Amino acid sequence: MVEIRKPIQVAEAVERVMKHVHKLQTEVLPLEDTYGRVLAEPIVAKHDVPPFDRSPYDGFAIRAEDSTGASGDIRKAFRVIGEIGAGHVADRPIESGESFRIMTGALIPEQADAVVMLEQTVENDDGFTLRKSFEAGENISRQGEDAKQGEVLIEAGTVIHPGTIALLATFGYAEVRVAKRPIAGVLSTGTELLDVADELEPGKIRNSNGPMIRAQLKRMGITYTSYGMMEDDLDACTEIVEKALQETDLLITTGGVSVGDYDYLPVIYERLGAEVLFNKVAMRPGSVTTVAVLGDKLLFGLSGNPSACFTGFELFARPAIYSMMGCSAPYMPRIQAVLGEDFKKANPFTRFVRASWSMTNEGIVATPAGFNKSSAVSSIARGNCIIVLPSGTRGFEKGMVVDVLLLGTEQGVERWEL
Ligand SMILES: Nc1nc2c(c(=O)[nH]1)N[C@H]1C(S)=C(S)[C@@H](COP(=O)(O)OP(=O)(O)OC[C@H]3O[C@@H](n4cnc5c(N)ncnc54)[C@H](O)[C@@H]3O)O[C@H]1N2
Ligand code: MOO
Repeated sequence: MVEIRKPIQVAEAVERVMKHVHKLQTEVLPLEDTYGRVLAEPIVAKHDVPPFDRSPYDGFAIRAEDSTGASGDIRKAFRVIGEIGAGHVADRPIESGESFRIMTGALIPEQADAVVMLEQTVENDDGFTLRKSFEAGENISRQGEDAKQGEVLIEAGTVIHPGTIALLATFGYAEVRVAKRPIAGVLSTGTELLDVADELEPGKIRNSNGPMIRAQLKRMGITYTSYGMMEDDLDACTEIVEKALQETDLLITTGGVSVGDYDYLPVIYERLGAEVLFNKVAMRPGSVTTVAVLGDKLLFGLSGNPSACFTGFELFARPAIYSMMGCSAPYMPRIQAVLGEDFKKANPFTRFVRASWSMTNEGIVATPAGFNKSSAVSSIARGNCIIVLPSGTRGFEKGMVVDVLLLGTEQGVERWEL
């Protein structure tokens, strides 16, 4: 008798996985190696930014009061007593009627309290004249206007992107404490599988899930060990899964999780004494996604069907991996968009449709990326997002507002309500 599996809701499945996430240790890395890592310490402003009052323009530093009364034909004259390039310091304060020629980014000289842009001056032999008056503080980038010393600017648990690197560099974080990255094991199961370079043979297909999952990991900056492809051989598969569990922090397998005679993953989990968290989720594609836990290691048994495999990774493995690294916003960002075409097929399960979003006059429009079966590979290639269609008995019409999960960004959200 085939086992009848009881589906659980996606949110419940995600919660079960996240409850079993084992946080990794931290390490200190040179700044340049931290892109894509998760901060294990907050970024605290070690000093004000800018660290000194500076000029936002190329022009002249003046005392604002010396310009009082300038207007139209009433001009005020200034004598230029020197030049301050960025990185240089004026050799003396300015006095009444004086100015320094100053460059963008240069320290404002003592006694000066305004900057006049070059374009606002009429230059003459020993200086320039002004046709308008300036307020004290005008055109000055104030010390600390961007960040104040002691402020917590970015919390621990944030994924480091190029902007974060700029901020860390600003404060002299030559070394940064970040979470260690997990090593993921990747194994594709199925006697039908051929290598990418192989010629097709009757009944066989090329392994697309292996390379896809490895790329999904790479996109997250995660290193992996590939255990290649395995035929559906229970003993050999059990052995390789056991070995992989010793060598890696989590294991992602593809295929062999359904109820067919050669779907061995459930048997392997049982043999190894792994606790199955769920083996049926109320979602399409990917209803057969199975996740088990053994000790502190998660085993993601993703479906062999490519669209199901892809979706299973993004919904379950992605947040778990980010969370292992202490990331506080591990879930794919969710936005709302307008459905770009009718989607007539209703489903008792939540449906995750590979789609492509674009900006139009109607706002953000998300359009299904074509052939929509769980076995589809063409639509995963075309999609840049996933439309979430709630379960129900009705189809969906073009123009309806739908939830969309964004792919391909290290940005995330703290929680999902799916
Ligand atoms: N009697 C039932 N049959 C099936 C059920 C069910 O509930 N009862 N569920 C169906 C659903 S839904 C899915 S999804 C699939 C899932 O099957 P598995 O995850 O066990 O995967 P396989 O059977 O190994 O393969 C499914 C499909 O995908 C192809 N495949 C496998 N590996 C790869 C790979 N690395 N690269 C590309 N394609 C791959 C494989 O050849 C099959 O065509 O089960 C349904 N059946
Ligand atoms: O599990 Mo299957 O991917 O629902 O279609």
